[in-house]
Amino acid sequence: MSVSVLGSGAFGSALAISLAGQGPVTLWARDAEQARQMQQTRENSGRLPGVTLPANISVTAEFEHAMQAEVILLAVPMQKLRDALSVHTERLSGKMLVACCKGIEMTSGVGPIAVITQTVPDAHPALLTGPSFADDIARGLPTALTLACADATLGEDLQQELTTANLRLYRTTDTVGAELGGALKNVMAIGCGAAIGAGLGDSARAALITRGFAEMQRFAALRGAQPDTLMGLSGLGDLVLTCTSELSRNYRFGLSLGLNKPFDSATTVEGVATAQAVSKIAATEGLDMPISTTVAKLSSGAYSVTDAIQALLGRPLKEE
Ligand SMILES: NC(=O)C1=CN([C@@H]2O[C@H](COP(=O)(O)OP(=O)(O)OC[C@H]3O[C@@H](n4cnc5c(N)ncnc54)[C@H](OP(=O)(O)O)[C@@H]3O)[C@@H](O)[C@H]2O)C=CC1
Ligand SMILES: O=C(CO)COP(=O)(O)O
Repeated sequence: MSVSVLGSGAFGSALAISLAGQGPVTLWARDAEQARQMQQTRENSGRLPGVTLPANISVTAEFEHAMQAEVILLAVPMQKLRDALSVHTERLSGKMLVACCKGIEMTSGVGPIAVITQTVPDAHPALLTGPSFADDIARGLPTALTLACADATLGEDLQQELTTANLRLYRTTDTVGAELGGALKNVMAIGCGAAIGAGLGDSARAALITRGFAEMQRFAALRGAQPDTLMGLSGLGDLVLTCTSELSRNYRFGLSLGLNKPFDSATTVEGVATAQAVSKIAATEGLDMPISTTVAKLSSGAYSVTDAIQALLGRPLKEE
């Protein structure tokens, strides 16, 4: 199957590089000048500096060119996915659309699969998620990801097609669990970064990861996910990676909150909007999500780090 990647940011470029080992890939950028520069210099200097784009990646801003492929990877931020798809609904119709974003849409409370289904009703949606930094993938380091597709047969085909020399894909039909693992771990990573930034120590981080994981499982169960999915790469795997590495933008954003230092607002930090979405859903559903709610308040400026610590430690004692 031929593959195009929509979105030429860090992750889209990294996936294109890995997939280029299997055959030609089209990488679509919405900005014509950026596409021209990448095509000419063979580098994404803004988001993936120092990594060469293989010769069989064609970078283009012409949407029609990208639509020649059968499989389209959607590597745009979660909060931009609906807009990105809406302008091309007709052209995307009938395609295999693989969401590569992690998050819950703030305005609707749904994940990427529902956004695809609502904007391109006759597309075949799937999700690629799991622990992976763009930089690692682009440099050819080994990575294991989850390919989630409700259609088991299509999921197997996509697993075969998108596995590369350094990307080992596992598959699941539980798209709900897979997308929630990837979305919620970003919220916990902000909390962990804030804890480390504020000097609360590694024990506090371990508590946040563990109790954060309990929240992730609770939320996923409410939405009908299979418990096992959260134990896999898309849940626990990505939670561990993102809460412990300064390569994570969510973690670094949290660090900046803890250190009370500014953070570049142009950086994609998916956990901020997702924390707002989760905290709203939790309130509506009466679900106990204290870490997510605290991260939502901390990242919006409603809470200081001291407020956040008090909010979490001052809760009534309970069974684990
Ligand atoms: N980076 C990573 O290590 C990983 C990222 N992901 C996920 O991948 C998704 C994308 O992240 P990442 O690539 O890192 O983000 P970046 O900020 O590096 O890139 C985002 C890309 O999306 C494009 N874009 C934004 N809005 C639109 C739109 N409306 N239409 C078309 N294109 C648009 C941007 O274009 P422009 O430059 O013109 O603004 C840019 O090319 C996120 O959900 C993230 O969680 C998943 C795993 C790893
Ligand atoms: O999703 C990721 C790792 O799996 C990337 O994390 P960040 O978006 O926090 O950089």
